[in-house]
Amino acid sequence: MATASNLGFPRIGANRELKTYLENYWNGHANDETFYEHTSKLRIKHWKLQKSAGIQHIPSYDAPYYDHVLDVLELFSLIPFRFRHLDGLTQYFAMARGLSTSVEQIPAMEMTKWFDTNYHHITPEFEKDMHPQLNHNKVKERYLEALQYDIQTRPVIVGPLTLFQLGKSYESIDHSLFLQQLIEAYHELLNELAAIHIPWIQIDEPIFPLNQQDDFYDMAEKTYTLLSKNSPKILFTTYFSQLNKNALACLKSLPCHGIHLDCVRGDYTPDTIASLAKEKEAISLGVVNGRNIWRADLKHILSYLTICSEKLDHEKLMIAPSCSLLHVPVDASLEEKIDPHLHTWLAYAVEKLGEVRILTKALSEGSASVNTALSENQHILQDKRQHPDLHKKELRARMANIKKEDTIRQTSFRERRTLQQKKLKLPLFPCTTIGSFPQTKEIRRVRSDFRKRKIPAHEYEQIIQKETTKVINFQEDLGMNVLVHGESERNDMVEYFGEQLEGFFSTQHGWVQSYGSRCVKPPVIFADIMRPTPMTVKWISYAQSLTELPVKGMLTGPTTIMQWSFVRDDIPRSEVARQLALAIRDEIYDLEKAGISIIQVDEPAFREALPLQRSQWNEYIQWSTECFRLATSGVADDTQIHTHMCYSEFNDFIEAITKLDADVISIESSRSGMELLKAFTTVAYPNAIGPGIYDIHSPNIPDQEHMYRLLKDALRVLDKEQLWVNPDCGLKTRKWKEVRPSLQNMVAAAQQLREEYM
Ligand code: MET
Ligand SMILES: [Zn+2]
Repeated sequence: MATASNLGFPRIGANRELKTYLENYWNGHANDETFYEHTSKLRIKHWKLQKSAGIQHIPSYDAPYYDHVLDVLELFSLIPFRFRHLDGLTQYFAMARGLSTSVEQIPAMEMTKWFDTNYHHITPEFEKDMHPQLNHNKVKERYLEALQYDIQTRPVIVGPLTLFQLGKSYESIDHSLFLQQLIEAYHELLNELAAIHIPWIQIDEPIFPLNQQDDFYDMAEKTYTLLSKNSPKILFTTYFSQLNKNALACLKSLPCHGIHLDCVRGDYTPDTIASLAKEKEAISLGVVNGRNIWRADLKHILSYLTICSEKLDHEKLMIAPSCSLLHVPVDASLEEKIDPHLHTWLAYAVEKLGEVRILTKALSEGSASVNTALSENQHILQDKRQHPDLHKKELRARMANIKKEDTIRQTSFRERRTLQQKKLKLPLFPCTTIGSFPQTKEIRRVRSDFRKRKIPAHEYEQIIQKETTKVINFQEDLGMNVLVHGESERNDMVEYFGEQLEGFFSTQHGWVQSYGSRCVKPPVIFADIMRPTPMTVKWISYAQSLTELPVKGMLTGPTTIMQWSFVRDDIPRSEVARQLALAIRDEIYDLEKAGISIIQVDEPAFREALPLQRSQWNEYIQWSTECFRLATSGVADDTQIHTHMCYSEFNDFIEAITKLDADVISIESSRSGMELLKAFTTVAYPNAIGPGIYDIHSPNIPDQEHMYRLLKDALRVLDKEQLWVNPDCGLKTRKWKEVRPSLQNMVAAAQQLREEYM
């Protein structure tokens, strides 16, 4: 018999219950007791649901209040000094979100993206006087909680190798001693779990495939030799990447009872699987994609699993999603507004577990036992393959016809600069912003009322025009040089375009946790992408009609739209990005025709979309930069193309950014104290650049002197003709009362500099 297993369930709840519980607690509408009671109910509901779906290895300790890395930090007493005087939930949430009371202000811990997902984990901070040791054993508590309901679970915990590598230390610590203590703390945990006869534990080590040095493998070997003594059986779990030969060899001899492989991202022959399984009690095959929302091809997977099972004792087989289901929404059956046809294509967490169950049953009892399910699945996939919108002839012909010269601007940056300057007549150190202005409650309400058809279109347009006028006048009064319209018509920079392009649909329940209580609902790209009508021209032209100064046309770039959507799985991502690039190219053409001379194509996710494995970097950089240029190279020489990037560190990425050949880039850098500039001491960035000098993630108002200093720092590595003056990112999350003085100071800093350099 094979075993149906799961690696992690979406903790947020189908109706974002966790979000409600958290926010009620934070707002003081619920006390500790109520919070514990509600979150416990949610966990139990999810365990029961998995049990009734036929899952035999059900995860526990996979539902943190805020983040699973934070839970492990708490578990092993890895509490940074600034939080140590606190306790309980106050301490836990202070670490996640900072603490601000009348007596103290404690900054939150940093957040980092969990590998290449859009989930953010708390970055561990290691300090000199930290001694990893087992704190209150919550893993045991959760296990026993589930057991009360007669549900046998498999606790899951981030492993020591991964935890250690994700950590940062701001002071010098004895790394090997620290690691030693950390491993001993894990060992103590495992001993306690063994003492109450927990059969299996899942230890997640997603870092494992990414480390390819011999000494890392030695360390893994030593670590797991200790951990496996007097422990529940360990399922060593890797995901998100293909394991190479050396990694596989290491796993083969690693002292653990089972291995989980991501068979969606990794390609393993049945012989490889069989040989890996030889010394193990279990081999868990992650065959159902835990990163997308599409139904799996069950027949195809089953034929792979059947060959595998013939080569090994099939009692050893566990069938699972490729990774935790944290990265997909909960239940597709709740969707009521999706075209019934497209609806059948969807598999969220609940449906994915259904697929795991069917595959397991087929292996254990023969495929005849699941005949109906298999043929239904085949039917759906066939229908999906034949959908007419998947392949739009006109678009495909256009794609086949893309020429190299379509992806290169006609003249060099130097020549373009002269022509653009002649047209735009910008002063030295031009001041601009990134696009959005504060989105007040009223603006959000107007948009939502318009969506719900509570107000008619002409009224809605009037209100947006009024807001745009306010934003334009405001910038003129301040003395900004290149204006923006403020983006008040946009709820989100990707959704806005997704709603207007063919080939997309949006969901009602497709929520995925981004961090803590924050969730996102990515649009879905299911078919070929076309732009039926201009998407932004009306608003931008209106803004431009109000002023003599140039107003930027604001668009989101192909890589970012793709990265922040759920993407169809029948063609390569690079093709999807190319289709988006053509749609944006057409939009740019229309903006240009309407007299807009500066167009900004935002690519905040450009760095984030970089594959985990270095070996795939070049290919990615090649197509993603080409898509950007395909979108932006159709313009006249004197049309100025801007781009914007944020949310990542770009220091080792300047070469790729150079390939975009944007005339101007604005880029986040003030948070890191302009660390970005270090990169320019080795790589000379040729085009114009505005390193952000106003940290818009903070409510603080930067003063003129501070920003002037940052600009002076920038001038040490940049020419004066290259330097633009702008904030780090859009201002939509800020308040007018913060934005007004901050931008005033910013303009004053630029003016101070001009006087000095003219
Ligand atoms: C996350 S990047 C945001 C760019 C967008 N133009 C804005 O200003 O909001
Ligand atoms: Zn940004």
